Amino acid sequence: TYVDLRASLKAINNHPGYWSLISSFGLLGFMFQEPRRGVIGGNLRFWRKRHLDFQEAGIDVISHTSFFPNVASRLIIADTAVIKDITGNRVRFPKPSYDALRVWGANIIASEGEEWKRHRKVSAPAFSEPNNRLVWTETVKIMMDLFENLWGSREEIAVDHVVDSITLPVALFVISVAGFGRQVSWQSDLVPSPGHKLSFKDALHVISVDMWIQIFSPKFLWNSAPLKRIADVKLGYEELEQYMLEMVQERRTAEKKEECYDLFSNLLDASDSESDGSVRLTDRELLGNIFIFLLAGHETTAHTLAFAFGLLAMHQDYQEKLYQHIKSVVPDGRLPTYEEMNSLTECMAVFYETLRLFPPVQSIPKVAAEDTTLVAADHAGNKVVIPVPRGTELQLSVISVHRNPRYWDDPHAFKPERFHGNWPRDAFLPFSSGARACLGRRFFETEGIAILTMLVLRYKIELKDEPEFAHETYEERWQRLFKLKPVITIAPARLPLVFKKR
Ligand code: HEM
Repeated sequence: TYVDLRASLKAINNHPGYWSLISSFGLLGFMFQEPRRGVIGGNLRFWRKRHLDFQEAGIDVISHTSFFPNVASRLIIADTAVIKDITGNRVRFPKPSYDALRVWGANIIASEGEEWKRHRKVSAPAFSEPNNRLVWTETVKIMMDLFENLWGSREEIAVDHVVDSITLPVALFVISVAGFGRQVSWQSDLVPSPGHKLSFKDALHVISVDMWIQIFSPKFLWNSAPLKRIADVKLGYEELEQYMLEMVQERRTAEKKEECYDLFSNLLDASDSESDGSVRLTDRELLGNIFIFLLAGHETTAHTLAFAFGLLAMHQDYQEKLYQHIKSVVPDGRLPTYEEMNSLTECMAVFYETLRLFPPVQSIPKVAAEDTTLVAADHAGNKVVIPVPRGTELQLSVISVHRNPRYWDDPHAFKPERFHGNWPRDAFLPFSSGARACLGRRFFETEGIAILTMLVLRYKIELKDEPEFAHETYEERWQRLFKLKPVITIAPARLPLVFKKR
């Protein structure tokens, strides 16, 4: 082991960094999140240490050597020039295998090379302008349903954890209608359709909450499902698959084709329309992709919304500024329109600052497909050439770039105004960059802006009154509210808020 260790470090020219028994990444990083010096690398290491590891090394590329699950040295990168080199070169730096995400078949996220190109070619047009418009109108409807039918005339609505009570259901309803083409809400879809054990909404819900069990369970555990929680989520998958197959069948055999712009219909049209057979998707691949949109889209969205609400509750001055801005764009209490989205610049600034501080995908893995080098500048400005042997794992540390003081002034503070005017675009990576960047970015932005506009116009977001925390300092409050819990993406552990009618 020692010899392997020396060899792996030597292969990257003994590049400075840290080591631990258990890796910071992959399944073990997920299971052992809190870093312990020399023992556990910890998934949360870069949240805890912010940019410190890189400052100590004097360069924005560091190594991480671990013994489990195998002896390996990987490179962790918080340098935008190096990241641009990597994300701009898909062939030299592909993604590692994401086989665990092939739940229902091959899909855009869990593929590489020619296979990925085919999936991207069919999937990208599904995120069309009419789909964005649909996201907007449906989100506005879902928010009105929340205000009128759930919150009603109540002056105050207090929630213990905004993710469970509001942002996860809303994100799920939006992806359900604009992604799958099925309208669900708090009061609808309460009973299973004929031949089903769960309603579509319940199947979607159980998967959205416990999807990580399927992803991280070994096959034997998943197949035998000895625990109720595993059996429940397994049933959710079976039911959703059944619903989706029925939907494919229904749309294929419908006598009159309706104009639908949800992702599922768009994907179905695109996969049917090619006659030369080159880019068509099989039904399994169609399901695989639509499922992956759910995985990629709902948790990231729900958690970003929750962090944004929490940050606005902590910063009332900014919330007031946002309210005045929204009122100036949508003055007379009417519903905001899709055409107004681009004028709602403060909303976008709030989301960008939220995503900078709390990027749901904290690190993006790549792998070196050949023996190569990376060239970085150290903090003294000297050029450093790092040898990168074929097979080396690379982690683009989004959180470390976002908190790197070389790119952002006062990087740990909430300052949405930094996104007006000139800002360092290469140092903003919540959606990754290059050819493998997020396909759903506009989907999220449309949904997020519609939700924030609707909510802030009608309600003031405040922290829930909890007497035991009355004497907290600003820093203590920040630490409590934004205590993190990695699910598949980063989430707030508990965010108690109150919505007060304006
Ligand atoms: C705040 C919201 C979101 C964030 C922060 C986010 C972030 C990301 C990131 C970092 C990647 C690259 C992952 C990697 O390389 O391993 C990605 C890829 C992707 N995202 Fe998103 N995402 C968001 C919302 C969405 C939504 C709403 C959808 C769909 C409805 C979506 C669909 C996708 C797809 C299909 C890919 C794969 C693209 C490819 O590999 O070609 N995302 N996203």
